[in-house]
Amino acid sequence: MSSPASTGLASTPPDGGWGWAVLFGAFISIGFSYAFPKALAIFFKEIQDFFGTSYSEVAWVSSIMLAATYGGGPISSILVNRFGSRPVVIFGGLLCGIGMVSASFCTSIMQLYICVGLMSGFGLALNLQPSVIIIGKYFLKRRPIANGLAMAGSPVMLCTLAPLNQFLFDNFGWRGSFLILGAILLNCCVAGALFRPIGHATGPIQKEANKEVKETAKAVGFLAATEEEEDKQCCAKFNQYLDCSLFKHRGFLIYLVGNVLMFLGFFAPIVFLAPYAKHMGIDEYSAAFLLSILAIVDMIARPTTGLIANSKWVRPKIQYFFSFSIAFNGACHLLCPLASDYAGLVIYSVFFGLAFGMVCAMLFETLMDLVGAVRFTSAVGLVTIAECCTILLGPPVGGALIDTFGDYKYMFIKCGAVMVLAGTFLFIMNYYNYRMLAKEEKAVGTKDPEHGKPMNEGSNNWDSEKMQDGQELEPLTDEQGLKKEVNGLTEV
Ligand SMILES: CC(C)C(=O)C(=O)O
Repeated sequence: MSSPASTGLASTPPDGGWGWAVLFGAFISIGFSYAFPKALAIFFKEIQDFFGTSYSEVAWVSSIMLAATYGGGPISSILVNRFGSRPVVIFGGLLCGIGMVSASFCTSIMQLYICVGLMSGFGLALNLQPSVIIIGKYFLKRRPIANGLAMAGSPVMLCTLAPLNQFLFDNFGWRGSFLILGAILLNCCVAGALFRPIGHATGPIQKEANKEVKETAKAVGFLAATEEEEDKQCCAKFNQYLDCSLFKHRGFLIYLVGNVLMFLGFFAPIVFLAPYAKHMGIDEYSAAFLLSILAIVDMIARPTTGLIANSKWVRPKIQYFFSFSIAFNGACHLLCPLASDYAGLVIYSVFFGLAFGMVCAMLFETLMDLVGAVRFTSAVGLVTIAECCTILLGPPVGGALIDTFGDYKYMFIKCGAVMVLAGTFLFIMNYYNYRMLAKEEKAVGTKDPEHGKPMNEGSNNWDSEKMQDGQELEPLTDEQGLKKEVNGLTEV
């Protein structure tokens, strides 16, 4: 993205003001998006008895919901690029509410797959991505801490929804609970209403500005001078809504491969923690309490990690911090089989909660760091649909290992090995990326006039809005800015 000074089309993120209201809305919206599918498991036993199905058939409700939430990423990105975050989140909240209210009248498990899994799941997709995207529009200098605070909505909402769902279940059964939860999900519309548009105008202002930029660019020869050549760029029209040129972006590809691999071992330990404790002879309440310990530590870890990532010592090399947190997760899982009693599992849950929270806090911040806030809108959609595959595969593969060997340790070892591998891959590849970025920045000449080093090592969006020790980058020269803007128009 070109620096604001070059075109005047973008506004510099306020890093506060109304941004705190937006952050609160994102906290709520992201919290529902991640916690709601997890908290639904409380109803599965009664639903299984009511419809006379197997547990795995009921568990597909959550899997379909998760797939719709992640698989809906690209559509969510396209809608945000076209309409902005606010209307998309409001529509997503409506869809979630209608889905759950409809589910309270379902007479078959298939109807639950449609209402809860597809409708509400897709509604959560229209909540999750836009909420993360708008954080990058309102925050830059404080973006890591903002992302950490917004992502803390997930454990907070999980700690709230789990007992609430149990209360609703005990007093209203699953049908009444779904009706009430449908109404509660309408709060996503309220959260979305806080997302006041900022930055690139998408209305007539932007179109007029784009036209001026194109006319000027044509005059100086950047764009195709003939109508036919312009027509060839018709495919670029698609890129206006989903920037597929990201698949040529080095940092994006490193992030994509590392995260897709990571998610193969990310969720299974959470899914099987309580069953593993019961398998060790621990009572069900003590087993469930392990998840509460994990969620409480996670709740503290996310904003704390955001704060650390925001520091001038960590932010320029945040990709290393993210890589370490993934490998740290893996080390915890590899050591879990050494826990021979409840105290050992409590210690594992504390460290797992810390490592899990660190990864979640930086999950989207590191992607923004690599591609910049403008391209992040498309990047997040492309990444989530790719992650969907391994997210869905992780727990069943873990379950298959448990069934095959009759021992949980192989599941923990698989997850630990995969995450250590993912963390190591990201560390090595980000080292390479940082070095390449430094060379490219020297070649382009964006040296920090005071320190004589590349303005912003460690980021692929060196030309745009990154801050270096609080210093905003020098605006691009007019020619560079114009070329970037033109490229931005044709690319995006
Ligand atoms: C993948 C992460 C962000 C998650 O599931 C959570 O926040 O609970």
